[in-house]
Amino acid sequence: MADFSGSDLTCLRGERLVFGGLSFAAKSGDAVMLRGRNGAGKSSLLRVMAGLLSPRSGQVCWDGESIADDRIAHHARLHYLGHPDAVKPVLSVRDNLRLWGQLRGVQNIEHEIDAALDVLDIHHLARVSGRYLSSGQKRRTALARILMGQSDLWLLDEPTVGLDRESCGEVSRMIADFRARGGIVIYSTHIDLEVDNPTVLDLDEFAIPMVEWLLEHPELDGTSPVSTQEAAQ
Ligand SMILES: Nc1ncnc2c1ncn2[C@@H]1O[C@H](COP(=O)(O)OP(=O)(O)OP(=O)(O)O)[C@@H](O)[C@H]1O
Repeated sequence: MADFSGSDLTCLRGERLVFGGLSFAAKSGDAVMLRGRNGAGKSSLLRVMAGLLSPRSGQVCWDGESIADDRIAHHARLHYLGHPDAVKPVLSVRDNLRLWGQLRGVQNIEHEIDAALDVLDIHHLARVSGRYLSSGQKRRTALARILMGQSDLWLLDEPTVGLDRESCGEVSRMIADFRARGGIVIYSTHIDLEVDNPTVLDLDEFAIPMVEWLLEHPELDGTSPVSTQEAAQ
């Protein structure tokens, strides 16, 4: 049984404190839904969870070990789906999936591609170049990527953006299947995505006014990149 957790996380983006004192815990088969207003820090938290962004304080652990101790192992166990679909315009859908699969060292790659194309119902697009795809078709191609190869953790940033209702249903089924196999799914969404019994993490609860945060962390005052003017607001 895998265990993914974060404790007392503080995140700064540029010169802004986004959230502080945030903790979470999930184990195999769990789903965590991130919600919060625009700019609350959902994407930032997913990047921290993926090890793509370092928290200002606190740590993220997999099975009790900090992910910062072995980022390569962490990246190998997860799929991160960000806002941009990262579909290469000059490659066909199949070639895009092949490239992703090769980068991850996926075995039986053609079989895995066919299975992913089936689940996302985009077999008919296999030979179409990325540049000719609609935004929903690009999103489905990006989603097909997370089905390829083994993974234990999906970090999905608004996975249903641009998708029609039917495709949203596919995403719900993908999540349910992955959880049934013991995967952990953490996702942000602004729509009602059908996911069975997720834990809700509301980022709005962790926004701390900058002045309060600096008062609680005097050791960081003066070393913080925050401008005096912004801290005073
Ligand atoms: N690359 C960056 N550099 C500096 N600040 C950033 C960067 N990316 C995001 N931010 C800031 O971090 C804060 C949180 O942004 P984030 O994208 O994590 O929020 P979000 O909850 O995902 O928003 P949304 O619901 O609009 O997608 C915002 O104030 C944003 O302006």
